[in-house]
Amino acid sequence: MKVCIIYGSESGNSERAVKAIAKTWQGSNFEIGEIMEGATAAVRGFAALAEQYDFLVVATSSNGEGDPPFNFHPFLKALYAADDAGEKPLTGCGFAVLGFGCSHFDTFQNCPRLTDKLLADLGAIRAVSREECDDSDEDHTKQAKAKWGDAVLKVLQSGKIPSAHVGDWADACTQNGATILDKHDDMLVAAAQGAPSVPLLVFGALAVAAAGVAVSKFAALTGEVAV
Ligand SMILES: Cc1cc2nc3c(=O)[nH]c(=O)nc-3n(C[C@H](O)[C@H](O)[C@H](O)COP(=O)(O)O)c2cc1C
Repeated sequence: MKVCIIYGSESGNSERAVKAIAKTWQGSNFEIGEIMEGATAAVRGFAALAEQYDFLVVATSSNGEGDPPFNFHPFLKALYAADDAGEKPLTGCGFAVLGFGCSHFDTFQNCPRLTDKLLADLGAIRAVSREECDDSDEDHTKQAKAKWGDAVLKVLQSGKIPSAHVGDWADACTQNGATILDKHDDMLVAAAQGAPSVPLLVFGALAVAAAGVAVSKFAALTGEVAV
């Protein structure tokens, strides 16, 4: 079975964790193909992912008020768009979500929960129940990562994707109730805003150039040589 690892991570926590867990996965029935951020996976597209991979391992945190991390935003947006269109492009794929967050936030685990729900809505089979890692409970997080990593490895080693979902997204909620704050409109607003305007880009380029000149002048003054 071919596996793709997709992550969303604002400060590197989810990324580091899933990479460390995946490093421990050994077996002959599966092969880890690529590890990519959600933004890259969104550009690849669900159809291409499903053609190339049998299993999607997804680790993401929540940021802002239950928003996706910057490098996962396009992936969540694409999940919503496919769901809106009634598409099931991930039929035949298995998946497992590992969530990161902090239970001090009312929107605890919002992005992982949304991701877990939408992946199933798009036809993928939840092969392992989501685990919710909590910054404010180190012991629980350690156990959750180990439990989830072992469960995913078991499925990968079996070489088979279960024929039915292992539970529902709501079953795996550990804190703040089985709630999701719908981010549909936020995704659309961000999409409508689109890329930064041309004047902003020009201003950004000028600022970078000015900073470069200032640094080289300073280096000349101090006799520092760039390597
Ligand atoms: C500004 C900010 C907003 C956050 N918002 C949420 C949130 O809405 N829900 C949640 O569960 N955790 C929230 N968190 C906690 C992060 O998800 C948590 O620290 C996580 O481990 C970060 O993982 P990452 O580095 O992979 O993004 C927030 C953290 C910060 C700094």
